[in-house]
Amino acid sequence: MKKVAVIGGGTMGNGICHVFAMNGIPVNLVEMNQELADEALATIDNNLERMVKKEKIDADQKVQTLENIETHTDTTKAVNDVDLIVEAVPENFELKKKVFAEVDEAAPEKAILASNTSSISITKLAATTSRPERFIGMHFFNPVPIMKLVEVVRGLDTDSEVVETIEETAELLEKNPVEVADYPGFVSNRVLMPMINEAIYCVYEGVAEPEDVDQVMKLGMAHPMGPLRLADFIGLDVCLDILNVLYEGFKDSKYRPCPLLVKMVDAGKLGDKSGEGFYKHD
Ligand SMILES: CC(=O)CC(=O)SCCNC(=O)CCNC(=O)[C@H](O)C(C)(C)COP(=O)(O)OP(=O)(O)OC[C@H]1O[C@@H](n2cnc3c(N)ncnc32)[C@H](O)[C@@H]1OP(=O)(O)O
Ligand SMILES: NC(=O)C1=CN([C@@H]2O[C@H](COP(=O)(O)OP(=O)(O)OC[C@H]3O[C@@H](n4cnc5c(N)ncnc54)[C@H](OP(=O)(O)O)[C@@H]3O)[C@@H](O)[C@H]2O)C=CC1
Repeated sequence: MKKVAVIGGGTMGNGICHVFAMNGIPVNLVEMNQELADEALATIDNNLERMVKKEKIDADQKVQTLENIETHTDTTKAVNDVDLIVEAVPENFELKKKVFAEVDEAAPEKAILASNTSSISITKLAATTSRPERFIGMHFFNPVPIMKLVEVVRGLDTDSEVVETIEETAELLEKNPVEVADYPGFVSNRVLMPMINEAIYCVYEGVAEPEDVDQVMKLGMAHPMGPLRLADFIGLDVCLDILNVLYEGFKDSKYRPCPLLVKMVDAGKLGDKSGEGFYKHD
């Protein structure tokens, strides 16, 4: 992998750029405008500084990592000389389809198109491009510099050679790839989101306050974060989008999003990124 492009520099996109650049791979980071691209770069800078302070990397490695990142606002220009494109725009099929139409048109014929989607069908996204055999799910976890998993999602037409390349790339980033088949929510969110949704129902039905729901899961089940703190961390909008994909994909009422989650997203209370969710954030 000589060069990659990451589309979207939000919660996940900036972390994905961070790990590619830190492992010596030049990255083109694409955002909607220069202000958002600069914000993504500032977040990467802060997270690298945190690693310098903890003596995980030295100051030179931080400088080299930042030098490996180029910001762009034009997708066409950013993808025309890369081997891999990782899409990390919001969890919305129509938006991803639009982004991949642009990427497919401009990227080299051999380039691999990967989506960091949490739940949307890889096969369905792949089918919107001219190269479904070179399309794959490369699902990172939040916070990307820390979490060791990459869920590798094989679409119906994905070439085995592409699966192998993505698994090798994940290992190069010091992650552990796990291959899964393409069904709604894959494995990770099919298991995680019903737990988060049920925790929200506990608050909705007055069973317990958010802090107490989280304490139960932290102290009783040794989870590093309680499910409501984790929902804020992931983004309540992202959780709702994923639950809707599960609900519509399986046509099973067990995945119905809690009305409280819908109301909070409607109110713009999205968790860490908006400053308020189940908790207030600085
Ligand atoms: C929705 C999807 O599709 C898929 C998903 O991603 S689901 C979400 C998956 N993620 C999780 O479940 C996260 C669960 N939470 C945790 O593992 C931990 O709470 C946490 C790692 C986030 C923070 O851990 P903590 O012990 O509370 O805090 P803290 O001591 O400050 O941080 C632990 C380490 O993470 C690092 N860290 C914390 N937040 C970070 C961030 N945003 N970026 C980079 N590094 C971060 C810290 O520097 C620290 O590093 P060291 O271990 O090397 O010292
Ligand atoms: N949050 C999480 O914990 C995880 C999320 N994911 C998945 O990763 C993807 C991204 O999620 P997340 O990072 O949380 O989302 P965010 O909303 O934090 O970030 C998405 C970013 O993409 C930008 N964007 C939107 N359209 C375009 C475009 N056409 N070109 C370039 N950039 C664009 C957005 O800009 P603007 O704000 O202007 O729209 C925003 O900055 C989703 O598919 C999500 O399901 C996967 C694992 C974990």
